[in-house]
Amino acid sequence: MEKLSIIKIGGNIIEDEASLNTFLQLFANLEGHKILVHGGGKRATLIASKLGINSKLIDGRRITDAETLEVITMVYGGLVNKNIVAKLQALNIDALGLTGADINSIQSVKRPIQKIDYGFVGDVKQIASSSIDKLIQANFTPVFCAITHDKKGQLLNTNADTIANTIAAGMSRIYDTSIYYCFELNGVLQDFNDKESVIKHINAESYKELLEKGIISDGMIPKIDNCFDALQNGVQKVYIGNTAMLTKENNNFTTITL
Ligand SMILES: Nc1ncnc2c1ncn2[C@@H]1O[C@H](COP(=O)(O)OP(=O)(O)O)[C@@H](O)[C@H]1O
Ligand SMILES: CC(=O)N[C@@H](CCC(=O)OP(=O)(O)O)C(=O)O
Repeated sequence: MEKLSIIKIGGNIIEDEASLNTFLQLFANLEGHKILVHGGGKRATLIASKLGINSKLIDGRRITDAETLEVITMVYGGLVNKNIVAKLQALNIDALGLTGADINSIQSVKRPIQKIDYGFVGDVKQIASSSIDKLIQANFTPVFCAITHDKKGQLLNTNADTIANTIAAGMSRIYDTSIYYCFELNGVLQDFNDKESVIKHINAESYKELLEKGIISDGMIPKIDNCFDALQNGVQKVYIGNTAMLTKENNNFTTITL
């Protein structure tokens, strides 16, 4: 099987021009087939506030009413995605920006209202792995934003970590697939005040302990849940760390296994 790397970058990297440029250079240098998935939650919150729209997130998930959906469509699908694509083109990577509606790549269903009404938030139902593979085989580099669709004409907001893990799970039938979750820290930390205290390896058992001790919290919980989900669905390797983990010399990051 050929190798495929799925790299996800979060809002803090996108917000910092220097970090973004450094990351994109490392991404461009990465050998083999690759897909980029980006978030941009921070920018969406910023632009929404400029438009007088308050942002509300519960457990890291954005409550997406009709107005917020307009903002995230403009910010993720437009501003952030097209800037990244242009920067990659400048690095001679033939990038193609996509939402889940493009080539019907990621179909989702609007999250049913249970205790909370998340509004226009989509839970991924299926990905079009063979269509995505056609792009890869044609030497295009897909760049996905955090937008999906329901195939009935409705765009939906989907967390970017979830997009990365579902694309990876779908593609793992065709490729030996790894996911790299890049964020601003060196990895999952044992002590949040010590940026060097990277936990090198987490499995299902040690994760339980880390949760109980409160060492892992906030956005890191759904991120690691996503990692286990991906591993259970055929993904070979999952890594969490800063962008330097894309270089061969660096081994200071967290590896997640079942
Ligand atoms: N033990 C931990 N190690 C590292 N980060 C942690 C830990 N526990 C909680 N976090 C939080 O998780 C956040 C990463 O999750 P998230 O904000 O969803 O990332 P992203 O920027 O990729 O969207 C970190 O910024 C940090 O505040
Ligand atoms: C449903 C939901 O919460 N969607 C996310 C999508 C963006 C995202 O995931 O961005 P980061 O990776 O930068 O956090 C949001 O709107 O914030």
